[in-house]
Amino acid sequence: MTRHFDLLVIGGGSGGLAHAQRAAEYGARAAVIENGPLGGTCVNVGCVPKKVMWYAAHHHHQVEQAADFGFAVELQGHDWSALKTRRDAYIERLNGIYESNLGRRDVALLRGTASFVDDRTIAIDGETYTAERIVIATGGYPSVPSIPGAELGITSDGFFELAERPDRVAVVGSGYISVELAGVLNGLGAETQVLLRKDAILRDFDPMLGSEARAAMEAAGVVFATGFVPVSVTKSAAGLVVTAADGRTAGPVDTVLWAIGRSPNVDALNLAAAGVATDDNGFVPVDDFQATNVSHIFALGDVTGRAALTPVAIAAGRRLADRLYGGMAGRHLEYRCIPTVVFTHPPIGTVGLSEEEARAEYGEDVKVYQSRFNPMQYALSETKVPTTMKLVTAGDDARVVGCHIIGDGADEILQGFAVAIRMGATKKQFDDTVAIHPTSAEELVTMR
Ligand SMILES: Cc1cc2nc3c(=O)[nH]c(=O)nc-3n(C[C@H](O)[C@H](O)[C@H](O)COP(=O)(O)OP(=O)(O)OC[C@H]3O[C@@H](n4cnc5c(N)ncnc54)[C@H](O)[C@@H]3O)c2cc1C
Ligand SMILES: NC(=O)c1ccc[n+]([C@@H]2O[C@H](COP(=O)([O-])OP(=O)(O)OC[C@H]3O[C@@H](n4cnc5c(N)ncnc54)[C@H](O)[C@@H]3O)[C@@H](O)[C@H]2O)c1
Repeated sequence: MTRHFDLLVIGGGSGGLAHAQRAAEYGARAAVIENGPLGGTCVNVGCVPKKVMWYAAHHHHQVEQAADFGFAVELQGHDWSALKTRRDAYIERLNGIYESNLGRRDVALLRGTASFVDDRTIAIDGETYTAERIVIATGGYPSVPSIPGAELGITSDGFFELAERPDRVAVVGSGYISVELAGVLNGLGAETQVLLRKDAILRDFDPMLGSEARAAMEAAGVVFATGFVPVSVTKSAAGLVVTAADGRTAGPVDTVLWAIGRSPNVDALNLAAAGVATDDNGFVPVDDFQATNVSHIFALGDVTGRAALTPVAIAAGRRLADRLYGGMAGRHLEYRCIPTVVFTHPPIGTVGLSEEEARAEYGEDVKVYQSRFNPMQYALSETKVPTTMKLVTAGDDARVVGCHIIGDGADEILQGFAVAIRMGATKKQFDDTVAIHPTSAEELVTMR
């Protein structure tokens, strides 16, 4: 027998759960289809376990500094496997909370892999389900290069399965995942090298961030190889060796970690049966209202290929439900001014336009304020980890259009400034705000 719903959501990750729950709150009879643990990438192999590992590395750095403040602390190693056990238990608790949240809102949970039979029918393990509307929120998976020996490496998914810390690691890639996981591995004592195809990390951001992050990581012991295009991985008794197109080699190492981007989870969906179009990389393109080319089929989150961040998937999902079931015509997610943090050591917080983007949009009418200083946290220490802050303003009224920070606390500082910048705050309004002293954040309202 075919069961019918108002709404079928494929994918029980950040975006799918948010959409289904909000739709159910408006009275829609909704079901979520999930073939893995609830919570998707973020909860199981993304933001959450990553942030736990980031905290672990952060604690190491803090302990190293403790002697400067009079503590007689001797670091006696780190138990990676104990940390993993506690982290996994935390995630299991979250999985349970996500399931009970669905139950509380009467959202049905259908376990299994969904594939389209036609544009209104979904099959899961031989059972069929129909719905008025279908939402694709299937996220993505880590890409692996098509080179000999690539299977000898792991991805971020494999990183979270590691039962012990590898001693020597080569991380391939220059984006968020590469620098975050390299920072964690280095912070927890692994010999860590990062292999970059080009010459800089975090190239999607204002270049100040990448160069400062690299300097901080190098000072902490991470080694970078630039212009390194991997063409093979080989294994010997000594370990794994990555060979580059120009013949250079990296290794031997215990672990090669691919962090070269993510691909959309569409293969099992049989999108052709529903007539849903994809782009050349398999992502499902949507308009400003999350609509695909099929009028009653929508897509959101990582599978759409835009701003692959958890709060973006959640915001898109909730707004879509507000519009379709909550009577809020026109409501949709604006992708402008999305704040984001890269959890390096120290972290990066960034929102708005880079200096280059601002100049392309506003021409000569752009002013840049930058400050680099050693935060008071390091006043008593020999090791200093500088903070750099950059404000980009544009127009006659010097509106702040970009804010880029790298330094301790940047991850927590940015959110409030993102509100101000989204509201169109000007440099004068920043300057008119009384500083909080002594903090690093006060620099943002005192820059000249
Ligand atoms: C290592 C790492 C760290 C990250 N850190 C951060 C961070 O700090 N902050 C941040 O904002 N973002 C972070 N992200 C990105 C964030 O995790 C994603 O943007 C977010 O999870 C996307 O949500 P989604 O709902 O689009 O997809 P997902 O969360 O991936 O959910 C999709 C779900 O669909 C299921 N599924 C797929 N196909 C099918 C099918 N055919 N049938 C049934 N179920 C299916 C999958 O099992 C999955 O559970 C990180 C990602 C990674 C990999
Ligand atoms: N803190 C956060 O919010 C956070 C953390 C992790 C991931 N994410 C999200 O997940 C997405 C995916 O992360 P990611 O780091 O995998 O992707 P990414 O797109 O950020 O970076 C991938 C990098 O790999 C490089 N690359 C691509 N192919 C390569 C190859 N064959 N050899 C060597 N290098 C290659 C690219 O030049 C790019 O710099 C991010 O874009 C981000 O949206 C967010």
